[in-house]
Amino acid sequence: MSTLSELTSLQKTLNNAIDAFKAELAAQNLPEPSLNTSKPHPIDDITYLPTPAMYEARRVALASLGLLKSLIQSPYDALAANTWMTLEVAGVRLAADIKLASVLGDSEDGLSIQEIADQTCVDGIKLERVLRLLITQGWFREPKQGYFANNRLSNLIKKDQPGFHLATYMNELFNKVTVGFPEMINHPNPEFRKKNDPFHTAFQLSYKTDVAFFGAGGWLTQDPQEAVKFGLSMGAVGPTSDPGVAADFPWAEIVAEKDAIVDVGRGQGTLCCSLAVKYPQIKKFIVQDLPETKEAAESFIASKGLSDRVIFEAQDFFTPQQRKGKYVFVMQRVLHDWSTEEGAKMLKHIRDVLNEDSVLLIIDTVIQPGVVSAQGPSLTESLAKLSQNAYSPVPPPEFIPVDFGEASRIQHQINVALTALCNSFERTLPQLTEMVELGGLKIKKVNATRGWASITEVVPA
Ligand SMILES: C[S@@+](CC[C@H](N)C(=O)[O-])C[C@H]1O[C@@H](n2cnc3c(N)ncnc32)[C@H](O)[C@@H]1O
Repeated sequence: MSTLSELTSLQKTLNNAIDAFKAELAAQNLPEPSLNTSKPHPIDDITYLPTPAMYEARRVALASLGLLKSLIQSPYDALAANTWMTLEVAGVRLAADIKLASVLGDSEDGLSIQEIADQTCVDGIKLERVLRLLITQGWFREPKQGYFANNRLSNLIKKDQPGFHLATYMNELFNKVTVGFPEMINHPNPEFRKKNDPFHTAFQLSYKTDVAFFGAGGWLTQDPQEAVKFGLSMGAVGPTSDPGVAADFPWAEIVAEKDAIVDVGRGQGTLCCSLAVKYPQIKKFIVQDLPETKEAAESFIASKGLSDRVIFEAQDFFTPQQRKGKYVFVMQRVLHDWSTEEGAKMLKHIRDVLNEDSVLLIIDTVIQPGVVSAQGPSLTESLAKLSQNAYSPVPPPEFIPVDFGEASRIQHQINVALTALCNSFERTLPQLTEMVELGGLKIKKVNATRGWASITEVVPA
């Protein structure tokens, strides 16, 4: 049992984490980040991959900060802040809608609220209230009274950034879906509550529609403009995991002697393109998806100059797999869109072509529990054992939950978002095991990466 109080222990862990984070910045000759400048920091780039020690220090710092906030803040204040949190979400959407970050640009001194009002055509007095709320949550800054400027968060919602689409389209979609979410889970009809299909979700309740969000005849296929906006907003979430997935798995080793990587349900092909750039020795990537995605996938691949190595191929993953041979099959962010039964059907088609020369990799979040122990090694101790070359996560220090609390917030948010939108979900290890076994396969190894994704190696049972 720990001899330190919860508060003292978390404070100590936070200090260790911040010291380790600063040491990693210094080792990379990077300045400390600041919230009082309009300049982005090099670590804000979507392709930036922290060193293993920096990544772990950040996770532990976030987990400690989240818990310390809850320990120190009055619970009544926490409840009140939660109640009106939707206004912060709406405030970020408003800022993106009026292109405020682009209007503020790189100015260090900022623009007066009157200049902002003139350029955005909204009432300055009302907007000032919104901006001061957002500033409390780290968005924008007020360099002098009545003047507002960008900071490293607000830079992400400039019109030309992928984050713009997240703060507009996705923000609005989930703002609406959220309205029907409690009714979905606690529906007056007990039969509705038991449904696991994409037609009984918060999406239908909120949008007053009968169609599913994804899939043939669904919301996105009915309106191609919606599909484009959805894809653009995913561009600010999906690729955040690519650098870790590309770096933290022995791709070159596993692909040696194989004919190609076959990416099943690949979307645009961002992961294969990242892998192709990082591993020139891997000569062939096959990107499989529905035929209607061919044009978008091929133009994305061409824009990266990789058309000679990354090839699009039409394949419905609910039909027999056409590739039989020495392949590394990959399914990233695909199974989390489907029920366990549907996922198992897709897996069976891969199992039917797997042999001793091929392997399947499932790339998805593995949801961890929020259990806390009063015991655990100190971060400093764990970091000292960390390899600089191969990433492996540190165990939780005392009082830090198994899922690292605040640091896993986005994984849990997406888990609930998938539930609300299409009745699918991110899986825990037992849930992943159940689906894999139903598909006639078994898990060989789960590999963590620097990001939300785990790479699970799967072989025939
Ligand atoms: C959530 S996206 C994941 C895309 C990509 N794997 C990634 O990680 O970004 C799901 C993908 O599955 C594809 N898809 C949906 N139904 C499919 C089917 N029946 N056969 C093949 N692909 C399908 C969609 O077109 C989409 O590209």
